[in-house]
Amino acid sequence: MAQQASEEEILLAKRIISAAERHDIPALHILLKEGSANVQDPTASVATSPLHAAIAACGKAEDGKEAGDDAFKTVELLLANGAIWNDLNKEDETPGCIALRLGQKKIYEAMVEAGVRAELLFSKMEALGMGGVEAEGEENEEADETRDEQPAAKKQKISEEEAKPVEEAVEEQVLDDVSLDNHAYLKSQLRYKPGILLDESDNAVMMDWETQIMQRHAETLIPKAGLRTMNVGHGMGIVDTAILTHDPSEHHIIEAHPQVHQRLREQGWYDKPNVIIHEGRWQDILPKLVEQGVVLDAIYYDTFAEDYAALREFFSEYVIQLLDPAGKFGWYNGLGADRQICYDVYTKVAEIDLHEAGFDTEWEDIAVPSGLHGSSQWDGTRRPYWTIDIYRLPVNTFVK
Ligand SMILES: C[S@@+](CC[C@H](N)C(=O)[O-])C[C@H]1O[C@@H](n2cnc3c(N)ncnc32)[C@H](O)[C@@H]1O
Repeated sequence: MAQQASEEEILLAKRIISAAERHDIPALHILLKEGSANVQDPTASVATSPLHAAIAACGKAEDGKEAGDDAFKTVELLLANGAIWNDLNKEDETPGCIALRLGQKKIYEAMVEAGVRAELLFSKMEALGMGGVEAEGEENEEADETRDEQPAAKKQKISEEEAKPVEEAVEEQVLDDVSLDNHAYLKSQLRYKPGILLDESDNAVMMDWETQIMQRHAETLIPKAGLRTMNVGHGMGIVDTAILTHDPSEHHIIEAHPQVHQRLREQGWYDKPNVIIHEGRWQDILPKLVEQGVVLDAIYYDTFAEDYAALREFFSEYVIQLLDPAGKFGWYNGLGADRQICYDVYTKVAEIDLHEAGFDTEWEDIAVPSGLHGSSQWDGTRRPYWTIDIYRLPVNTFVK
């Protein structure tokens, strides 16, 4: 809506939001011909979109009894008309967050599906070079708007379009958060402290509460001794330590940050038997390993300041070339872990993209340590990258 909304526009916005709130589908059908499914009422004390209003009006699902068909169909109608799945209200909630909080599971699932559709469409548009084009039509509008709310997780998701201002900022040396750009992060000063690795912008790069998760990744990827393994991203060395307990015949570590190389040196990793360290970005190292014909039985990926597109490139370009036909691939599944719906959406998007690249994915749910959320472990960090209860651990094998 224009900054200075006319009285007519405000009235239309109020009518659309009110119809959404009442789950009045016939009225919405008519009103959405005149106005957008993403209107905001600028005079309302709490800004809310029609989708937020429709879901909030469902109230709490008591004794598992969820809202009826009209509510569900209202949500579907708004989504079909381009309502943004991850729009935030003033309480910092997406419509899906409200559905989850109210126990409206069916509507929550519809919101997850909408998020998956929008993200897949958005990445297809990016691939076709249409990411920055003014989108036409409702579906495109939806895709173009999916960047409203990004998972502010350990691994930042930024699209190419958003990366442009970031790149400019990097050139001008004004980037306030180095985790928004891999090159800026790799040039930044790191701090190793007990139990935590921080970057220059106080982002937690790695924390030791993830030890059990790292050990389980190693176990699920390396079922016996004598295998050829690789880990990308050394960090605090937790997963590399776990991998070595499984006695690989060769273990490759790819790491790009000079201070992490220094740490690897200080801790004697260069002298460990069967360990081969590759200094540099995986983007530069892996093409050479492919050329040399390296084949691996287990590959693990856990980098930092890289987006989902980097992970997708990693498995669809390189894992498929480096992994033995019977091998296993795992990655740190942390995207969107500061918001349940983002985590659920990115987990599904990854599964779909992995399948397209030729992998089957099995998931194992691991409860994160209780009391992690809001604990003093996050003191001194820019923000907690993990606020949800369950880590979904992926194990990927080639489709048989
Ligand atoms: C989250 S930490 C890895 C933590 C590790 N799994 C552990 O158990 O301690 C991410 C690591 O990836 C490295 N990294 C970031 N971008 C990279 C890139 N493009 N290529 C290689 N390493 C990268 C970072 O310097 C950092 O050491």
